[in-house]
Amino acid sequence: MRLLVVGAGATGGYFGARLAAAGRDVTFLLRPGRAAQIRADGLRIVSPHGDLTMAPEIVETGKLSGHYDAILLSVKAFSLAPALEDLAPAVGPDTMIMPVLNGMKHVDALKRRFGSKAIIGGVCRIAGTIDAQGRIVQLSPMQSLTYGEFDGTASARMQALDALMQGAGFEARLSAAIEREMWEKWLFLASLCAITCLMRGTIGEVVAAPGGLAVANGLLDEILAIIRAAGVPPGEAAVAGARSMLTAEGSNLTPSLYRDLQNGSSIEADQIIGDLLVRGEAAGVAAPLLAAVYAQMSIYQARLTAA
Ligand SMILES: NC(=O)C1=CN([C@@H]2O[C@H](COP(=O)(O)OP(=O)(O)OC[C@H]3O[C@@H](n4cnc5c(N)ncnc54)[C@H](OP(=O)(O)O)[C@@H]3O)[C@@H](O)[C@H]2O)C=CC1
Ligand SMILES: CC(C)(CO)C(=O)C(=O)O
Repeated sequence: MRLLVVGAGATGGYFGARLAAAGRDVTFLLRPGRAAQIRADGLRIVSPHGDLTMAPEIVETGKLSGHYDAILLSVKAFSLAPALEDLAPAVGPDTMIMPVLNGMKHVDALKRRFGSKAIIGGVCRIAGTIDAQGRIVQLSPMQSLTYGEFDGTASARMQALDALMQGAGFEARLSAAIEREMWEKWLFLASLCAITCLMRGTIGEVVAAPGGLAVANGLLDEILAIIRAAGVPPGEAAVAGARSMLTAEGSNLTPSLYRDLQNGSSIEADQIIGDLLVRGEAAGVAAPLLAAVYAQMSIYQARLTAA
């Protein structure tokens, strides 16, 4: 199976490198700047599971030829529209596209562009970042990819993808309920982003602050109400797990969006927070705390764009 990984950042670079190192047929689609950096220095991973430097197969945007069996799409939401055009030449009638972006908005964009059949569901769990030298730094041991057909079937193509993913040094799992799992991840992730970004602190710092626990629970409850009304309702275990992690004393947990905000980088505010408000409003669910978070993030993003 030929896999094209679009983007060699914290997620795509990490999982793509592990797959390539395990002998899978992996090519990275990269823009010229990142391609030049990786050709010069290698694709470098710094990880609690062992560091890795490798020279991957690279094709630059605009130079793709031929179709791939599977595409792992790992760009940030604000880079999605041009990335879809860049990867389009790789999409044939039997190509499956697995996005690992957070949220759900990209699924609609992908289905509109390539048709529903081409898109499969994906959930990625890792805490990673790119450092000043262009290395991918894995910040905690967590590393998993979950994937599946939106209709839950264990199709032949999904079994082939599962065979490619298994045994490459990270947790890989074929899910019969990927859509629900994507909404469950969004519940957790959006709550984590909202809590840490509004309060400018880790979960442990928020919980220790006066009134912090109430804000954490309040944001989770608002997002849960939106998802129950407008999405695929999460299972009770997922809700309980999210609440326990989002209110854990002493936890140093933060999401990638919080790290982006701290670094002065663009943030996926529209995809991770704004899109929930849109869906909530359409379903008649009020979310005043979440609306305040989105307004605050929008001011940050507007200043960044203007600078
Ligand atoms: N980081 C994390 O810990 C986690 C992130 N996620 C989610 O995964 C998604 C990806 O995030 P992450 O990996 O962190 O993002 P990064 O910013 O680390 O990586 C994205 C990469 O995509 C590349 N890119 C952008 N446009 C194109 C294009 N048209 N063609 C080829 N490459 C392109 C960028 O390269 P360049 O700009 O250099 O050209 C960049 O290296 C996000 O939705 C995020 O929320 C999910 C779980 C954990
Ligand atoms: C919450 C986490 C770490 C799980 O992968 C994540 O998705 C992110 O930081 O963007």
